Amino acid sequence: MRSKVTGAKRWVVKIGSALLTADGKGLDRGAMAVWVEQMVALREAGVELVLVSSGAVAAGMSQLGWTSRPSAMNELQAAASIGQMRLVQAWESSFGEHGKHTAQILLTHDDLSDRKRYLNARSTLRTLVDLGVVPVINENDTVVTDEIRFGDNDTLAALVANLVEADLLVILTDRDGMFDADPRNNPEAQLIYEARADDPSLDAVAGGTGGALGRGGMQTKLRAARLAARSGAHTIIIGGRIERVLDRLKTGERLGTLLSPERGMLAARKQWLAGHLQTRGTLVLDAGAVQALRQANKSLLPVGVKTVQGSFRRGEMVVCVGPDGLEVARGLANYSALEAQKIIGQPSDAIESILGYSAEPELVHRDNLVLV
Ligand SMILES: Nc1ncnc2c1ncn2[C@@H]1O[C@H](COP(=O)(O)OP(=O)(O)O)[C@@H](O)[C@H]1O
Ligand SMILES: N[C@@H](CCC(=O)OP(=O)(O)O)C(=O)O
Repeated sequence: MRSKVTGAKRWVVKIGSALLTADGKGLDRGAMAVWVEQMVALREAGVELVLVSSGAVAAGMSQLGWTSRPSAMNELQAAASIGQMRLVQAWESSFGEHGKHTAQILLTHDDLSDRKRYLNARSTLRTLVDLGVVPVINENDTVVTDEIRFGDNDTLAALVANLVEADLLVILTDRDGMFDADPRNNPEAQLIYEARADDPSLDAVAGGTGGALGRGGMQTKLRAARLAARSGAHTIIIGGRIERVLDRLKTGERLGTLLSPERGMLAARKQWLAGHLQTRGTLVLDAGAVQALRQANKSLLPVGVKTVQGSFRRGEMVVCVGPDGLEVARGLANYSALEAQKIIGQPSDAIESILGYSAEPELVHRDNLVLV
């Protein structure tokens, strides 16, 4: 029984091109319907779900009658923009059969490396999930340039898992999981059921590249598992054609390859927040806010802040100190220093009339806050 999988509340499911397009013969709507049925069941079981779907280039190629993946960037981008339409239409109509809706999100590298855009993407995704809609994410293939491409959606899916703080990343592919050698040339290869994502012996195993349609192969899936592990997520690499694959994962069946993070989610997030960002300012809290953060694990609201020091932008790291000047926590600010100056001491429902808009009711959301 895999308790980390059965207990996971937030899943990112990634479906690769080879699977989605039945090895190049256009979108496999029958297979999509079967996954959708299972994803709907997961949602009904209380799982929050984000879908990362490849297949735009492959769907566009089949529409254009192209049989081999073009290498010219402009042709790839043209194929992607044709295929993306069909891809999201197919997902929307399939979820629609169950009375569920989808939302298209196309991301580029810039969206995830710029902290302000990162927070915006995250807040939109959260809202969509709360609304019961399934976000369908792909790379924004038509605008990216070579230097800034994710290129493979395994990496994109891992960054999305970081973004939404998923507990589980499920990478559906055309093999049953990760084997101890590339099964295309090694019929004797054995499936690896469990490993630690950071196990260096996996590098040699995942050496081969992707198939004719996909780009990544196992190497990018392993890298994705390591990236996802940074925010404490587990990764499953598993065959998308295995019967009732998602249902069976949810019931704890030992299928596919489970790659575990070295640390739990909270420890991983703490390390990420503590280690990677420079602090840009200080918020001086009143005693009530200190207590709310320390004892009740609450978000920091503007009303509990006495003064703002420094110059920070939305998304940058600030230190929170108590009335005694001692550090209580640090976290990512939802408002810039200038905006924060105007809203401190005020109730959150006044933010909109003071600033003319309201991004979030919290000055620092508890998910982006680490107690010191
Ligand atoms: N150790 C390995 N175990 C399993 N598959 C491997 C391994 N090394 C390379 N591969 C290849 O990786 C392919 C899956 O990657 P890819 O074609 O990028 O699929 P997707 O479109 O699902 O991302 C498999 O078909 C397989 O041939
Ligand atoms: N964004 C591209 C996906 C890139 C890709 O090939 O990914 P994958 O099949 O997951 O290795 C598309 O939609 O065609």
